[in-house]
Amino acid sequence: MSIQTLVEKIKEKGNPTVAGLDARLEYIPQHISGRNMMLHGETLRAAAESVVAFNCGLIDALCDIVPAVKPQAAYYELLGSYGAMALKETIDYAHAKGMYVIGDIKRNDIGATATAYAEAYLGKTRVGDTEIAPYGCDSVTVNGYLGTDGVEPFLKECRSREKSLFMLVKTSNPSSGELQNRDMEGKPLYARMAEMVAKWGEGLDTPCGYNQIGAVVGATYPEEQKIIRELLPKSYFLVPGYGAQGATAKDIANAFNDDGLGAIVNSSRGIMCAWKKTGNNGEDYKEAARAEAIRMRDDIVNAIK
Ligand SMILES: O=C(O)c1cc(=O)[nH]c(=O)n1[C@@H]1O[C@H](COP(=O)(O)O)[C@@H](O)[C@H]1O
Repeated sequence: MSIQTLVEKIKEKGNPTVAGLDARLEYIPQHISGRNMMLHGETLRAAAESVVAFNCGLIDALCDIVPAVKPQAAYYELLGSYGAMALKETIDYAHAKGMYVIGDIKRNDIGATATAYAEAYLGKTRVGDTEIAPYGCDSVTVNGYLGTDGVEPFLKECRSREKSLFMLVKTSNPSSGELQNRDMEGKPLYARMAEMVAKWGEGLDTPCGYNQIGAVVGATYPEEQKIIRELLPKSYFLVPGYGAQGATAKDIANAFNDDGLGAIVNSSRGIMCAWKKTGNNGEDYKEAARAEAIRMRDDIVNAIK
């Protein structure tokens, strides 16, 4: 689905946030993981089945109020081949519930290999005369560090299948400035990357006024958000770092345009692990996640008014 669809879902729900689905086993209530370990033993299969059950429960609790989910591939790779199945089942369930899926893969490589990544997560694999979507994400995060020929295969999927990208520009982590804020011919590297993101977005406009090539801009960096917002007026921003990484609603206002659009703020652990604050050993994890998603929505909406 195009960025146009994401914007429509954000408007429809009045909620510019995305729920991250980064389930480690310790984030999952005992009544789910224990049942699966009874069935399958202490195995990767038990862990993967627990992740799917947990994710589907979260999606059920959130799908009418949150426009999108963002599974981070690493947490599924932790589970080997069972993790790949868990990721696919999660994506399919989110789509069935009308949610936009941002595959957080942060991949890149030489063109031939980047083509495999793009086909795997956004496009389709050809088997004989049949084309099959291994994952079918609507959007993926991409690392543009290898330059245009490494990004081109992902752009191709955006052109042919109305998919979108979020390019890493200013990441939320404490060390991001070691390189991203280094001077590169008079501008910081993140600004140079933003210029490349603008170039990659040319010709990929959508009716909502934003193009298919977005940017990842950390909630933890309000000043850089302001600079990048001016450099990329037509790019949607994926803004991670709210909640568990310490950023608050006052930190994210600069990522948005005056019309309250232009950015979507992520929370993964904050929503997934909300149940750990209720003291009910997770029986109420869906209600806790929903309450946190509503609190976050109202927090963000109030901050960008
Ligand atoms: O691409 C991302 O989503 C991402 C970029 C970034 O700069 N910082 C960042 O935290 N993320 C991801 O956003 C999520 C943040 O998770 P929480 O800190 O638990 O909300 C994780 O899946 C990270 O991999």
